[in-house]
Amino acid sequence: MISDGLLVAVEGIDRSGKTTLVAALTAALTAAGIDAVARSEPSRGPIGAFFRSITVDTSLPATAAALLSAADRHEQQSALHMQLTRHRVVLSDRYYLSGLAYHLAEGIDPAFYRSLNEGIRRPDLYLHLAVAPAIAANRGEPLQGRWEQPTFTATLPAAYERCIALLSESEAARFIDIDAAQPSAHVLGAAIAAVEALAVERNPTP
Ligand SMILES: Nc1ncnc2c1ncn2[C@@H]1O[C@H](COP(=O)(O)OP(=O)(O)O)[C@@H](O)[C@H]1O
Ligand SMILES: Cc1cn([C@H]2C[C@H](O)[C@@H](COP(=O)(O)OP(=O)(O)O)O2)c(=O)[nH]c1=O
Repeated sequence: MISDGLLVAVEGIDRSGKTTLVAALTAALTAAGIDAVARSEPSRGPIGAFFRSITVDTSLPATAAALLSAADRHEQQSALHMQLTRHRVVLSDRYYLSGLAYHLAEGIDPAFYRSLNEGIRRPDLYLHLAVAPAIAANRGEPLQGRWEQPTFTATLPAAYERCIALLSESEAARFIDIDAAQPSAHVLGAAIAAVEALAVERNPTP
């Protein structure tokens, strides 16, 4: 009997393919008989909507941005817990790792950001879509906004690596790096394998 679903965080830089993967993975897991549902951050709630509205504002102090993103995550915890109660797998298009990495890249101390995130549900699995910023930038329209300037995005891969190392030491979650420069079908295949392995492990057939 499963009382709590599995939380899978899909993380990576802008245009690494997170939204594409979350949609395809939700459909593929559902087709395989695994009840899956999607969510995203920044959320569509009041704080998430406000946070999204300031993503063009480069004058907002880094500390204020970090506080807002953590507040959005806290505000959404009850909705997330409800999804985890009702579904076997919840797929989050960005979660705590993205916050840690983006705000670290803006100079926020990871220990400070971690303290802001005390009490949030930790993911069971992180899928990190790793792709060079130069490849991601060529997908679609030119990037705009606070977190999409080339000088900033160039620093993100190292920030993600550092945050993955930090969280791997302190959290029980599993981290899977997926080469997101590969075609979408390859990315999806790797993600399905990782989630199915976790689902089987947590709920072995008697
Ligand atoms: N593996 C991939 N290879 C090439 N293009 C991709 C891949 N995954 C997604 N895309 C395309 O890149 C763009 C950004 O994808 P998206 O899923 O919105 O990224 P994100 O949610 O990480 O910002 C979209 O046009 C999408 O079709
Ligand atoms: C979740 C999160 C996102 N971000 C940033 C990364 C993105 O550049 C930006 C918007 O997220 P994004 O995934 O691009 O959302 P959408 O496509 O719906 O606009 O928010 C943070 O800075 N901190 C966070 O904690």
